[in-house]
Order: sequence, then C-alpha cells, then structure tokens
Amino acid sequence: MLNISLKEARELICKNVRAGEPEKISLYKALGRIAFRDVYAEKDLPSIRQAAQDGFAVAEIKKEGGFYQIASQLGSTGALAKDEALPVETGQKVPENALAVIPREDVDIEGGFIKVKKEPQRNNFLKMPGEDFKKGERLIKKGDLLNPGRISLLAAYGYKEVEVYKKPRAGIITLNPYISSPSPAVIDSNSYLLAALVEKEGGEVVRIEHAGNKSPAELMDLISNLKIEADIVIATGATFGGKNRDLASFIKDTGGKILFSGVKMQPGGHNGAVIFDDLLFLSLSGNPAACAVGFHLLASPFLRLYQGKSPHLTRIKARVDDDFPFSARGSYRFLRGHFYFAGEVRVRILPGQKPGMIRSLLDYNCLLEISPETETIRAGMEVDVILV
Ligand SMILES: Nc1nc2c(c(=O)[nH]1)N[C@H]1C(S)=C(S)[C@@H](COP(=O)(O)OP(=O)(O)OC[C@H]3O[C@@H](n4cnc5c(N)ncnc54)[C@H](O)[C@@H]3O)O[C@H]1N2
Ligand code: MOO
Repeated sequence: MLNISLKEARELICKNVRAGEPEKISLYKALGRIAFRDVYAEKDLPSIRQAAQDGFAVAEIKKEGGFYQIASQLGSTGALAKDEALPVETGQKVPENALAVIPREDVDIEGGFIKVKKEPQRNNFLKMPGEDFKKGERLIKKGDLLNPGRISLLAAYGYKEVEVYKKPRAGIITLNPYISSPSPAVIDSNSYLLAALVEKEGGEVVRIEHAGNKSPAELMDLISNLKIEADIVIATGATFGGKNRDLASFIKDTGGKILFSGVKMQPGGHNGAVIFDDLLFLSLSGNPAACAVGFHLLASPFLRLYQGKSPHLTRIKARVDDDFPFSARGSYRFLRGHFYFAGEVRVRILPGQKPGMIRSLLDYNCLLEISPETETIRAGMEVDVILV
C-alpha cells in the first residue's frame, strides 16, 4: 500500500506481531517485565498470627499498673496463662490465645515481671492471617507490569522465578551507502539512537549492521540470518530515491511482501514496512529526528505488543509554551517536546525541529501530535501529546 495513513500503518504492523512467548526468569531480573500468567495465593499472607511490634504477647488485658510474669517459654499446651507475658519480636508467631501484644516501651520491666504503663487494646499490635492477602486471591494478573511491589509480593509467596513475556529481539541496519565507505561522508548515529530506543522500550538488540554497500546477495544472506535471530529489523536510511539499489526489486527477489511504503506523517513520510516470512522489516528515514519519531510511532507498537503491553503510548493534553508557526502539510506532524507540570500540564516545543537535526532529541519526553488541519501553533493552545 502506498502512502497510507499512520493509523493504517500501525494497524498493519500490529496485525503482524506474533503472539508473545513466555520465558522463566529470576525475580531479581524481573523489573519492568510483563507477567505471562495469573498467579493465585496458595495461602494467606501473613499465614500465621504475628506480633506487629517488639514486646510481650498477653492473653488477658490488664489495666495500667497491672503486672504479668515474664514467661521464658510456654507450657505443654502452647497457650499463655492469664498472668503470663511472652517476649516476642516483630513478625514472630504469637500463641493461639494471645489477645494483644504490648509494645516494649509501654511496660516497665521489674525483675521477672512487667508492669503495664499503658493499657493495651484487644488485638493491638497483632498481624492477622490474611490481613495483607487472602488465600485464593489473584496476586498477579497476566499482563501486569512487574514493578518492585509485585516482585516483592511474589517473593513473599516463596517464588524465586516468574514467567514473563520474552523480550523482542531487534536487528538494526543502516542503509545509507556513505556510512560504510572507507572515509564515511555520513557518520552513523542512528544505530546508536535506535539501539537505545529498543532497549528503552524493553527489546533486545541482537545485531547491528551497516548494509548500505552490500550486494543484493549479501543483503539476502543478512535477511536469512535475521529471520532466525530477530523478531523485527529496524532499518534506517535510503528510504527515498533508491540511492544505490532498487529496494523494491530486492524485496521482490527475497520473497518479501511490502506492507506499506510511505506514511502520511511528518517527519518520516518515506517510512515503510516489509514482511519476510515472520520477520517485520521496518524502514525508517535516515534523518535522525525522523528516525526517532518513526521508532515511537511504528516500531514501538510492535515491541510493546510482543511483550504483552498495549501498543498505544500514553496520550495527554498539554498547554503549549511557545508559538510555532508552520504551514499545514495535509498530514499529521510530530514535534519533539518536553512536558512538565506547572499547576497544569505544559509542553515546551524543543529547539531543532528540522528532521535532520539531533538537538530536539536531547530533552524530549513527548511528541506533540499536530493534526493535518492545524495551520499554526500559538502559545497557550491545548495540544495532544504522546508520552515517549
Ligand atoms: N528530492 C527529494 N529529496 C528528498 C526528499 C524528497 O521528498 N525529495 N525527502 C527528504 C526527506 S523528507 C527525507 S527524510 C530524506 C530521506 O532520506 P533517506 O531515508 O533516504 O536517508 P538517506 O538519504 O540515506 O539519508 C538522509 C540523511 O540522513 C542522515 N542519515 C542517514 N543515515 C544515518 C545514520 N545511520 N545516522 C545518522 N544520520 C543518518 C544523513 O545526514 C543523510 O544525509 O530524504 C530527503 N530528500
Ligand atoms: O522523512 Mo523526512 O525526515 O519527513 O523529513
């Protein structure tokens, strides 16, 4: 399909994501990964009645000034006698018949006795079984993001490993022919940009190649290898004008199927996508900022879906700080911005908005989505912002 809308391009990409596969990893390595299965509580947490403070477990509530005898150990029944106080530490199991724990600082110790300074309330400083989580409760839902809290919950239930979606494996290819020349006229920065973006989005970079001068046979070889090694190839450069080869006939020769060529977006209007068997080959503009925008809008949905996440990035509304005059081009336009809070959500349009510049990428944390009809941007306007 030629020159399609961004929405159609994203839909075609999403349709071509193979369902994610699971892998078991150590809980220590699980931060930011997505759970592949539901996990249910096999028991209550805590599973026993515990002391919530260091102090004394008692089976009778005595008023201020009352005495208990300190029990060094319990009798054969395992129960506390009425006038006994068993020293306990936070988290320790308390006897079945304990009514409360009196914190250490609320008693005076006098020989083998304690004297109550502050009358305890019934059930005070006792952690009840199931107080945190109940047996049978769903602890983790398939698709949950494993954050420090969820990781610690799994650990509290004795798990050492967790099943998560595999990371998508990405190959990165530069296609500009001047990069691989002996004295390169174009210095490659996009492969570094893309490698960092892939990692930021949870993927794993398996190969980086400068393929701008490869013969069709060599390229075919590279694709064959990447079909085995990778789930997605992100190429940058040579999207316009067939610099040193006819990419379309190469794709035909290699059995690739063009999903789309040209997307109504700016920058990155020459972006395209090809499928080689199961491998998605995404072709992004060589201009650095256009390459980054293409990554967020076209590669990120693939990487996110593969990991069991929603393909969509978070969208918010923000008020623009600056005027930004431009002429409407009939396609969606994406400006690199920095959103922040100042009583409301605001967004600063960053300097260096030409697609060939790197400058706007230094501080961007969002893309301003400007609709095709928008003639110009005035300070104070509310705009749609995509968080990246
Ligand atoms: N006559 C026309 N010329 C151009 C058009 C057009 O419509 N008509 N479109 C312009 C637009 S828009 C873009 S975007 C670029 C498309 O460029 P390519 O994707 O074909 O990329 P290259 O030609 O290979 O490189 C362009 C430029 O990008 C920089 N580049 C490339 N690769 C890298 C890299 N790995 N790291 C850093 N920078 C890279 C480099 O400065 C190249 O000069 O075409 C316009 N031209
Ligand atoms: O794809 Mo180009 O970077 O639109 O300007």
